[in-house]
Amino acid sequence: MAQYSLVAGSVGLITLQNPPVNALSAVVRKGIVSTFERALRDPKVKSVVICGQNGVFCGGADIKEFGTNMSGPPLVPMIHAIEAADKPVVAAIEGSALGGGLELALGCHYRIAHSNARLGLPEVSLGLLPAAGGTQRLPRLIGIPAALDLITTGRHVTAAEALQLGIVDQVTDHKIVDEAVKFVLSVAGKPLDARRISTYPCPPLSDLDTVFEMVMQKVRQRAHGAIAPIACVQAVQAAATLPYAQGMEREKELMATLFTSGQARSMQYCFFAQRAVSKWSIPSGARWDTSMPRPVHKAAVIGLGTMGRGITVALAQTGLSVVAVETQEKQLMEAKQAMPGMLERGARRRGVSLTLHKITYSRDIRAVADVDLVIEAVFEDMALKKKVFQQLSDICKPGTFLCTNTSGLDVDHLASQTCNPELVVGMHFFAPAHVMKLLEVVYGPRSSPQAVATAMQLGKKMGKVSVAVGNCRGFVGNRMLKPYVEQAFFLLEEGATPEQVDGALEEFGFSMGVFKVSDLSGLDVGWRVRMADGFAEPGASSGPSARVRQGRRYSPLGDLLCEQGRFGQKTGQGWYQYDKPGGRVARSDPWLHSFLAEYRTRHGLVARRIDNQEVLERCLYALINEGFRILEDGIAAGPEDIDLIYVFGYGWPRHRGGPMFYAGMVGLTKVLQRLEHYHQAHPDVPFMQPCSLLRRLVASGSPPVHRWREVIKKVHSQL
Ligand SMILES: CCC[C@H](O)CC(=O)SCCNC(=O)CCNC(=O)[C@H](O)C(C)(C)COP(=O)([O-])OP(=O)([O-])OC[C@H]1O[C@@H](n2cnc3c(N)ncnc32)[C@H](O)[C@@H]1OP(=O)([O-])[O-]
Repeated sequence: MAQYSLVAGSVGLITLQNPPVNALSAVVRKGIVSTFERALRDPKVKSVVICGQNGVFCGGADIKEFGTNMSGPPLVPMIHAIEAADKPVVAAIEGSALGGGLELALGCHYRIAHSNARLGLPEVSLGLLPAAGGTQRLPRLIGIPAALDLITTGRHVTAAEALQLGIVDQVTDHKIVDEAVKFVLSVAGKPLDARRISTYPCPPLSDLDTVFEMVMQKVRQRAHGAIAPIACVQAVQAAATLPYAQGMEREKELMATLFTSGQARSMQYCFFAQRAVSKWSIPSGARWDTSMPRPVHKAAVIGLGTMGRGITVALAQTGLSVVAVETQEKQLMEAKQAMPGMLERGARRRGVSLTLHKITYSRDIRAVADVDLVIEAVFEDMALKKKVFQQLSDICKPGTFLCTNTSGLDVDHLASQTCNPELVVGMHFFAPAHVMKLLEVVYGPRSSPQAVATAMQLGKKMGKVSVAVGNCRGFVGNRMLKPYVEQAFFLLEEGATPEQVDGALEEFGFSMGVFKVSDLSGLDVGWRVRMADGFAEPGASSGPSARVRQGRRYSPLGDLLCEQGRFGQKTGQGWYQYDKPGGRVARSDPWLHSFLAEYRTRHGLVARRIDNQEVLERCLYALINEGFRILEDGIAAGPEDIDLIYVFGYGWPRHRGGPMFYAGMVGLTKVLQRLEHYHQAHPDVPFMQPCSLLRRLVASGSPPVHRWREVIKKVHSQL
């Protein structure tokens, strides 16, 4: 709703009230319309201030209403009525003014912001565009290039930047409503014609067509198939080329195509999933709202390789004191040199000024004796990690949480090396750890609720999307990757090329296909894992049994490349070739194509034409099938957890909602049928055998993804 009061004798104060972010629900819109009409009617009222309760102006349209039959007064005419009013209206902005919230403020004649405010039009990240006049008013106010930047990226700006851009008229550190009232009294009686943004011409720009062509090209490249950023450019182009009323028509038309699209549904699902996973619960019954995290003032990182450095930076950026330990002198020196630059770039990326960081370096593990939490990030070797955990258990003060950054080793086994296994959890970061948003918090059967809560809270402090997952080989993300990569290898054996497989995945929306990712992260990483699992063995990659391991189909292609020293970008050759070791631009490699041809001949395989649909189905459905197994095993609490892990850690396109949501969009019956088809064709590939949970969901009528937990609960209760 919206509350109305008369202040300072002549100012109508409208306060938006819809906790927690004063979203513009039907009731709020109704409240604004009626209170505004009241203010206009009242002869005592000479001016109006609009603000939000509880320190937040407005988080925009109510996203929860999007899937429903929208009722109540629409936003656009409401904002027009505010702009057309003959009494001055000031938006008093504190906290957030986002989406429809900022559009409402742009309809006001003046905007004053508290210095804590963040403003933006983030609709693009919900698969939409700012359709309450945002695409038409913002370019008129701040110019086309700046508006294009804000609208196509959805980034939030600080009050200071908003002032610089001209979005707000004044920034204050004082009480926002008092300042707004003072301000509106000072402008009472001044003509308002020059304050109505919709009447402004768009600031002219020379060579408009070239500007839009270039922007469109850039946006398309970044969008990876998402349609909202393209529509945002088209809407701003309308502002630049059409009169306001026609521009508004175009904005409405474009919004209509986005609003009902599967992409918008997927992205809005991601928005709510992100909030849902922070409300974690684990099989022991521990939950986010009953488990108290312990404060962490000082942390330590053991091992300053690529991961350790990123984790140290991520921790230091939160303002914590960090002890960074590396026993190898050379590695320590390199880390010391690299860290300031990483911190500086991090500050620039986050739009904050570089503050003094409290990192101390040591070669001696005993330097961690007084920290509250340690993150071990040494080489991925169980024997080495065990030794580190034994040492930490002896050295650290009582109660120190011991975390491992392993990407898949047994967290419980590491916990058993310590005197207090309840203090041990996994904190699985993704490279580069100070940039990537995902954190898997891995609980073992003995991890205490407090240890999980502390790791989850620390993740949040670091700006991560933290997902609590159970302990199994590869946890959630890497476990699902295995069948996906396996299918990609099989497709090469059957006639596909890395270019084709990657092309199909990139067209689907991944920023990089599976083979390019493999080249980037190093082929030797997977090779080492396969050796540890007893799949890859030296010399076993040739001969008649090369394509069968442990009774199942196996492709030694990755092992063969590693045996040749082709580790990917770092060696200049992998699935692609690069102009030099460390090169970034993947080029098709004729050597690899003849290697594949020879390999097929050697193993009596006849290359066939494989279409992109098969590439997608085999890679993605194998991965999704493993996702169902993970749910069945209780390793992830719900489909949202898996989806966010893939969106934030593995480049799954957000506009496809994550693998489990995508399965629901495709139709669970279809996914099941295709898995059955491929499993019949390849009975020696267990990953293709449809998971019983998937069958159960189909038998229950394929409920929507938000109702899967009910079926999963039933499955677990019957175990
Ligand atoms: C014609 C239409 C035109 C228009 O252009 C379209 C739009 O405006 S599109 C909209 C454009 N606007 C946006 O895209 C802004 C989206 N919102 C945000 O970015 C952040 O929520 C915000 C920065 C505001 C606060 O961050 P924070 O302090 O970390 O808090 P938090 O994030 O944890 O949220 C707390 C609770 O509020 C809930 N909720 C939040 N917003 C909305 C909403 N608009 N609606 C409904 N609910 C919303 C959220 O689900 C959560 O619920 P719960 O049940 O407690 O889990």
